[in-house]
Amino acid sequence: MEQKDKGSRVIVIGTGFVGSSYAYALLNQEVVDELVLLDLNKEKAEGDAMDLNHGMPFGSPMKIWAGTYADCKEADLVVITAGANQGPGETRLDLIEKNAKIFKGIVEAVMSSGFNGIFIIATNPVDILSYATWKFSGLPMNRVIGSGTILDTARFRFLIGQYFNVDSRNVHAYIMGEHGDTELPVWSHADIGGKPVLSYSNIDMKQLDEIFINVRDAAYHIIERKGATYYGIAMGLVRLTKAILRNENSVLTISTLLQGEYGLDDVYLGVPAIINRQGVREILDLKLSNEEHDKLHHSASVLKEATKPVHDLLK
Ligand SMILES: NC(=O)C1=CN([C@@H]2O[C@H](COP(=O)(O)OP(=O)(O)OC[C@H]3O[C@@H](n4cnc5c(N)ncnc54)[C@H](O)[C@@H]3O)[C@@H](O)[C@H]2O)C=CC1
Ligand SMILES: CC(=O)C(=O)O
Repeated sequence: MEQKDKGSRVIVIGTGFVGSSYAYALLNQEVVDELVLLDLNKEKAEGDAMDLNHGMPFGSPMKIWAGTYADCKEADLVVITAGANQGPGETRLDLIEKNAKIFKGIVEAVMSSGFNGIFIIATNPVDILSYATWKFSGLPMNRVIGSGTILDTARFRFLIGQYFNVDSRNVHAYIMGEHGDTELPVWSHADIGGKPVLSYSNIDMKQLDEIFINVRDAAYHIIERKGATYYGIAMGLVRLTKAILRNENSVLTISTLLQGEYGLDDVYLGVPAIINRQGVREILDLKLSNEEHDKLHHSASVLKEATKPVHDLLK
């Protein structure tokens, strides 16, 4: 185990498409001081560490190495991107049996190191595996954060921006619920620079529905074409990393434990929340339309049903 010098340390567990893209984006955005890569395939992690280190003269100094679970003791963040990804036509929920078992082993190994930081989970089904990590780790819920609908919300803002020909950074709109097939668009709180999207006189609801369907099905469309998605989520994970390590108090749609918000409890799902150095500072409990409320509750019930394999592992 390398001793921590100073500054922030992030551990990435699973240096496949998502983990290595996240590592590359972290290096380019100069976010952390130490980056440790871990994978079941040790050579892959070593190769990635070498390759990333060779970019250092073009960026700014940081320490990158292929490590072990012992390195988690001094870590501020452990980001889990390990496990199976979807094949063409497979849903995220189809991955639960395989990935829940993988997670039990990983989270136990991280906790055995003495880790006392924050987990970020990206592996699918992300909401259920975030819940599993919270249970397996015994950490407070604010320190176990799933990437949730951070990517779906980015896709939504991008497509709304294209439709209205406006910079997507000026589009405020959320996708909530499962990061998956039962997610929902929150049109009642979507605005462009403060002007509600639904107040535009020239909008065509059919086209707005198509925007949402393209968001919901984006992963299927990309997986059909290139086998996996990774750049978008990698940038979303960096955004979340910055919000935490720089104590930004930023509003991001992440997966977190609901404890009464939206009339739901004992489920992790995507909601807007304020993120800072403590992790989840506060969930924004928005007033949804009746239709949105019902869809969110449907999404929660599908997730709860699909959580059974995790409960079996906790027995
Ligand atoms: N939350 C989100 O928005 C997104 C989530 N994902 C999910 O991220 C996950 C990873 O996807 P990819 O990187 O494309 O997969 P990948 O197959 O390229 O990488 C997975 C890596 O995990 C490693 N691994 C497996 N078991 C391990 C263990 N026990 N310990 C350490 N490493 C282990 C593998 O060796 C492999 O390198 C998938 O579940 C995928 O569905 C992907 C894109 C977006
Ligand atoms: C794979 C996945 O979860 C996504 O791209 O949304």
